[in-house]
Amino acid sequence: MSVISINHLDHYFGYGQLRKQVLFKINLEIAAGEIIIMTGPSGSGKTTLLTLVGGLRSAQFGSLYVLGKELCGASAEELVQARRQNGYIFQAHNLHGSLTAVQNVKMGLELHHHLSGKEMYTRSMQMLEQVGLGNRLHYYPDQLSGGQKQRVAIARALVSRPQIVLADEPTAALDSQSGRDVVNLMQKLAKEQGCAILMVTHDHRILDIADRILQMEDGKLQEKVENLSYQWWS
Ligand SMILES: Nc1ncnc2c1ncn2[C@@H]1O[C@H](COP(=O)(O)OP(=O)(O)OP(=O)(O)O)[C@@H](O)[C@H]1O
Repeated sequence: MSVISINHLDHYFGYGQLRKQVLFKINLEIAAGEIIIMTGPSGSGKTTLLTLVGGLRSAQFGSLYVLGKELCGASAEELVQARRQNGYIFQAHNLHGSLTAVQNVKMGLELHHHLSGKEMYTRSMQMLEQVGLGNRLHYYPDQLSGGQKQRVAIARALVSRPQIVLADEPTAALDSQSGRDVVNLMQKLAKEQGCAILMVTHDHRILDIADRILQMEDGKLQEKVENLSYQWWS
């Protein structure tokens, strides 16, 4: 079953003479539990597509179903609801500097009103243990390394067990070992929790974790098969 279903999606920025089309007839189906990596040159439209899927900007033309809801033409309130159901992992990890690791992860549960404060704390603690930071619960972000901060961000994105995680360059600020650790962890948790991951990256060292690789070029999306054909013929 598709958790994300995109058909003939176009997107434009600007108005009048400055109006510019940045996405052209995007078609994409993502199934539950799939890990999809999107690569492509700077300015080709990757982040734009990610933000549309996340409900972080309004989809304009075509169709964009996320978890069974049409986001094209959705109201502001519907977009807020759509945003709440996803996990987000970005390059700059956006941790709150004045909150400890466990408090940051707990933020990922604040919108889940059925949980008590104690339950939220326990789940956040368990999630940090799962990402190997059980001994850093009460550290502040500036007391953690880049890789550790990114693991806190992963814990925060996954603590609510979302069906979809959107990641934009999650390894960009990390050395190659930390980057590898971070994506291995994302892959493990995604498979355990059955969540789909849509990840934008320029980091070719991590392409192997993907079930499918997509290439964005001038606002057009293509499935990449070169890697496979290379293996067949070499
Ligand atoms: N808010 C905006 N207003 C106007 N144009 C924008 C806006 N955001 C992005 N663009 C333009 O849309 C195009 C696609 O940008 P986008 O950020 O999606 O590319 P990208 O593939 O993610 O690039 P990068 O790899 O550098 O992050 C670019 O030409 C960019 O200049």
